[in-house]
Amino acid sequence: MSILVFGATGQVARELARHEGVISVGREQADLSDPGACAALIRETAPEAVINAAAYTAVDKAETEEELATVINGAAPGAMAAACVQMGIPFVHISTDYVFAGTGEAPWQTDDPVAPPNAYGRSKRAGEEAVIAAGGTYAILRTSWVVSAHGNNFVKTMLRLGAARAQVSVVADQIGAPTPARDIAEACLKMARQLVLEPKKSGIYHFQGAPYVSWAGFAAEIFAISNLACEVVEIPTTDYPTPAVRPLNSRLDCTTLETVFGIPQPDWRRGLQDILKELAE
Ligand SMILES: NC(=O)C1=CN([C@@H]2O[C@H](COP(=O)(O)OP(=O)(O)OC[C@H]3O[C@@H](n4cnc5c(N)ncnc54)[C@H](OP(=O)(O)O)[C@@H]3O)[C@@H](O)[C@H]2O)C=CC1
Ligand SMILES: Cc1cn([C@H]2C[C@H](O)[C@@H](COP(=O)(O)OP(=O)(O)O[C@H]3O[C@@H](C)C(=O)[C@@H](O)[C@H]3O)O2)c(=O)[nH]c1=O
Repeated sequence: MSILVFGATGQVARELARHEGVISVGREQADLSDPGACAALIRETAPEAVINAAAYTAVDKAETEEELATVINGAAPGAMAAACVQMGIPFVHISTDYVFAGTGEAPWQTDDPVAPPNAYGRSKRAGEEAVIAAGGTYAILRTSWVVSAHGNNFVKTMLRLGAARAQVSVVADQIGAPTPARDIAEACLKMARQLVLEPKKSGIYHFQGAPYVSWAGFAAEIFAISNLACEVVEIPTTDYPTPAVRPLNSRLDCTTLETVFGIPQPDWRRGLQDILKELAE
């Protein structure tokens, strides 16, 4: 099955590219700030499904570039989804825990009200709305805290800080879970294949590693596995001011993904070990 993937250089797209049938395109082939060009590429390539793994992911920078982020994260997926409708093929789109306000402690359900706390989250919500409005066969996969051996992510930041410092202060009151990019890629492929045969499975789904953890707890696990003697000092979010507000509660209820698509939650600790091994090699 031929699957066109946007976002070639990104964490998830790089994992997708390991699979047979994936045609990976980057910024040179299609710039998401030109949504029409993305739609045209889908029509020219005529794949059997499309996965959009490209996005504006610089959370703090988005506060001052919300317009651009909204074109890339909102209008472009909308144009891609519309092109998929024309071609009669499914569209798999990745979204984020940052569409939720982050209040309370209960895991977010797929149909809970959204209230993005920052510009990135608003731009990603615009993408969800545009994909749904296109009216085709689609899956929106909300995930969180993506990690891999490639690109920019929290694991690589902590390894850098942990090697240079005796201690690092990390927020302990933002709770969610890391999700390995490799598992997200596999989930997206399974969803794309099933949607071809069963378009009724269209909808919003959640996919996140297990178990829940704070960023501080995650940092401690990274140091423990890496044998880095760096101490994690647990701090409240108020002691780590950032341009963009982050949600305190990023727990996602992933039940429907398992029920509908047969995709279980991965244990992020196993994924983390693989990533650290890959980085060491
Ligand atoms: N990273 C995370 O923690 C999380 C990510 N997500 C979502 O998961 C998906 C995949 O994220 P992830 O793999 O981490 O992303 P990355 O940040 O690793 O990569 C983003 C990709 O998008 C591409 N891109 C950005 N702007 C444009 C543009 N104007 N035109 C073409 N390509 C562009 C980048 O290309 P280039 O290299 O050229 O800049 C890069 O390939 C995204 O939808 C993201 O919102 C959801 C939850 C958490
Ligand atoms: C580097 C560092 C970060 N932090 C905090 C800041 C923040 O609250 C948290 C994570 O930091 P980051 O900047 O890596 O995370 P951030 O860029 O906010 O990560 C988010 O990216 C987008 C794309 C998503 O969709 C989200 O799911 C989420 O993964 O850790 C510390 O407390 N200490 C530190 O030394």
